[in-house]
Amino acid sequence: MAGGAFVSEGGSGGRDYEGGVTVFVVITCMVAAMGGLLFGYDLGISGGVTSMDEFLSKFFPQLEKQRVKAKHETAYCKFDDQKLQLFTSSLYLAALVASFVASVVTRKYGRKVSMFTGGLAFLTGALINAFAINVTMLIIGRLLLGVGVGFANQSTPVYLSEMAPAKIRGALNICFQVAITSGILVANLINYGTSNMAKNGWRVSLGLAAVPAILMVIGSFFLPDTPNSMLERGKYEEAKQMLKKVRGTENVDHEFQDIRDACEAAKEVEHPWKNIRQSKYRPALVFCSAIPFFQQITGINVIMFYAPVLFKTLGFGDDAALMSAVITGVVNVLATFVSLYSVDRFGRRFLFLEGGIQMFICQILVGSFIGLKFGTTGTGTLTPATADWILVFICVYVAGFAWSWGPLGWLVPSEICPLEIRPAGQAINVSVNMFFTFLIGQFFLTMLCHMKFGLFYFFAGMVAIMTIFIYFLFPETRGVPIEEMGRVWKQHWFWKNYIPDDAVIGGHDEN
Ligand SMILES: OC[C@H]1O[C@](O)(CO)[C@@H](O)[C@@H]1O
Repeated sequence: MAGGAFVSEGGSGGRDYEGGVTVFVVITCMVAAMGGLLFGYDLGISGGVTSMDEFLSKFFPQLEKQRVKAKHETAYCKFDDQKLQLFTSSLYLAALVASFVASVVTRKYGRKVSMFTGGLAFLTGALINAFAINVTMLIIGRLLLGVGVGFANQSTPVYLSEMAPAKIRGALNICFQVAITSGILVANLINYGTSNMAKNGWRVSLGLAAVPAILMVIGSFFLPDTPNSMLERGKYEEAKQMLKKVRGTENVDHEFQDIRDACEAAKEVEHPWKNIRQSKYRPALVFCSAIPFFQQITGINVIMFYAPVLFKTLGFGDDAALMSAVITGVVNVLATFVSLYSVDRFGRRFLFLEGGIQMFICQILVGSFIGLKFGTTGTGTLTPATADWILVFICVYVAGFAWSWGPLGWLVPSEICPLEIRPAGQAINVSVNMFFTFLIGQFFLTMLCHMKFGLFYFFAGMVAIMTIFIYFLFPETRGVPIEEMGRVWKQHWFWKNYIPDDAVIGGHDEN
């Protein structure tokens, strides 16, 4: 048992298993992270595409008139169009539904089958989008991409968590978010390049999603399944061999026994959806629902989806708007690396709280700058200096998100759910995330049109609430083996009321 690798508000229990980061772990996780790359590409690509004139006049000609009118009236409403927003948001609605199907597939057939299915859906969606001739094709393509996202987001974080040794689980899991942010940045760069093409730039932008999709389909053939997943399906010997291989040591008996104990417990009660309603899983249920909700209501996707449109709304030229999106994309990736370094050093709570405060301040500043320049009427122009400051604050805001809620939004839910509720917990996390991503995608431009600069104050208020929520209710989970989370809740001032004594498992040699 290693006290140092354990929770700060804890004290007793826990085990430091043998085995470290093997080449095997690194390679398998890189392939698995392809799911994140694809998700990121889809998140990042729609923003630039929806600001391209050729795309807009082909599919949304009515917007042209609106934009001309907006030149003389309010800037806030330039892009307010339900169908245009549906192009962005529909993907997340499909992802929401698909994540429920994916949770069953992930449990019954293993993590890699889910990744393969996701890759295939991505591939089809990308091709339909690239050859779209009407809005219906665009939306069908986006829906298929959404199915891909649902499957990949369901299986990839679980896969990463199960492959990682407990002591670096945080860092490895964040590879998923690194992959997402890299995907967004690649998309921003591609948009910047294709916007200068004489024709069909948007087709290239949308079609290039096929490249990582192909890599994912091929990669998932070669991925091994996780020991946890093999045990879950009764393959004991294979699971043990796999654990030895993954950990790079023969001495895996203790860890194997703990995973096995958890697996036996999981088998007794077969229904993860029923299980998660039990009182002992109340904290997991609450966090698996609240964390993705809060992650989205930070307003991050306002920037990820609509940065080019937002910058154009503020009066930036075409190139400047797309370049600004590239800049926020770079900050997003770099700051995610910061969390890779710090999540297992400073812990999750510190990052959540620091990131929250940083985002709050920036949102107030951005709202105030826009308010001062555009007022409630939405008329006025930004001086270049003000525009630069807004960009700086948006970048600092993105950095705050990228080393806190971004990666932790996937990490924490995946590490607080023991095996018997994991598929349900993960599905709730993904679907709540997707639902609110959908809402932001569908309503941001309309909200901006009505709430004007006050919208940024609204997001600031939400960030304040979530930061207080974490302060009071979230215990540190750094270094806690997934199977032993019961112990952490049992020691928490609030959650202990929900946890019966027999729900604390792990450290079986002490029994
Ligand atoms: O990096 C920003 C991206 O990260 C996510 O929150 C996923 O964790 C996305 O919704 C967002 O677009």
